Amino acid sequence: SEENELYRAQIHLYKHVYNFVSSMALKSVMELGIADVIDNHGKPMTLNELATSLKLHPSKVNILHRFLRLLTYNGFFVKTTVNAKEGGEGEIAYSLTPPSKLLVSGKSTCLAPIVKGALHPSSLDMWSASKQWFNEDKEQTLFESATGESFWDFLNKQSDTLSMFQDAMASDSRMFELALQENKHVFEGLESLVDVGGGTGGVTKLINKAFPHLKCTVFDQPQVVGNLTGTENLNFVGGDMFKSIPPADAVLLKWVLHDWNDEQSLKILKNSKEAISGKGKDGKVIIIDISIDETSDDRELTGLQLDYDLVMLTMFLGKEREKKEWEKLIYDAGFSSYKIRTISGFKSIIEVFP
Ligand SMILES: Oc1ccc2c(c1)OC[C@]1(O)c3cc4c(cc3O[C@H]21)OCO4
Repeated sequence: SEENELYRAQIHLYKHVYNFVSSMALKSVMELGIADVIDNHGKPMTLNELATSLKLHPSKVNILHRFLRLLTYNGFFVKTTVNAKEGGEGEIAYSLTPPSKLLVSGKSTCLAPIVKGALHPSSLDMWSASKQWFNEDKEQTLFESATGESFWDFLNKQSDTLSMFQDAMASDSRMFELALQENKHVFEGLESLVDVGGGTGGVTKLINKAFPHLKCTVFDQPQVVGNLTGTENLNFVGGDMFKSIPPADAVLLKWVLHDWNDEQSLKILKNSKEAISGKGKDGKVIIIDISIDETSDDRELTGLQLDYDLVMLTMFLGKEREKKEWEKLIYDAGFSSYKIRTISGFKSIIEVFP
């Protein structure tokens, strides 16, 4: 009926207005370290056990309950009943689920740093300038329109924001370990690899561990790699990927090209092609990034990919690309062929051949 359609439309609209509440409630739970507390407890925890462990004031116990109710509804906790006496109803207790296990610190899969970074005020406050951004006659990011400086300049301005960003990147790269196990063949036969935009070397260290004979170079801005020391087969080199990239059999671009528009990405790919030219036909560029599959029926996956597209647009004038956009970029950069396959999570691995 028309009334029912109106009723459902209202729910859809309001749900999207308040999606930020779910994001911020997740951030609060991450900041409180609730996943660690439950993980350390080793079994389901009641509300009072949690509140005691978190040293919350009595007035906060019910507040915690309401947060846990929403996060349970969103799939971050499961409720079970404990201490049920004969005939008594027992107490509600909370356990972790796979998504909240990704918040347990100290584990290789901990993604808490990305929750912290991505929900830092610097990524949120800029949105209040979106109308001005749409109406200005300058091509710049929403971040620049709001703050007057690029996100990179903002990150590089203070060591704590730069390390927050690097920690976030490093936390994702540990999920890469799973992807690496599934895609060893991509790295077999290589003698040298340069990880462009490799930051503090999270990914490169994993590759080096899996392929000890592979000479790995972490290439990033001087202020990122400046004071990092490598090992026998892992060294850090500072430079500008828009000027030149150190030569190697393979260039790795993980979560880099989505930060840049087509013109900048083309430049990085051309410099990458130059860097592998010494290896002739056996050289390759390995791109690890989102490839949007609009035909996918996995709505949560595609929704995340489209969210990321707007994050890249508003903060870097970057973009997430569909397969056909990757193909155009690869051929425009002068490469002859490529192989693309999805890897664990929401990214794809694209091998590009000269
Ligand atoms: O190439 C990437 C990959 C992921 C991310 C990037 C850029 O920036 C946006 C982001 O949401 C983000 C913003 C951040 C941050 C981490 C962080 O992770 C997210 O730390 C401070 O601000």
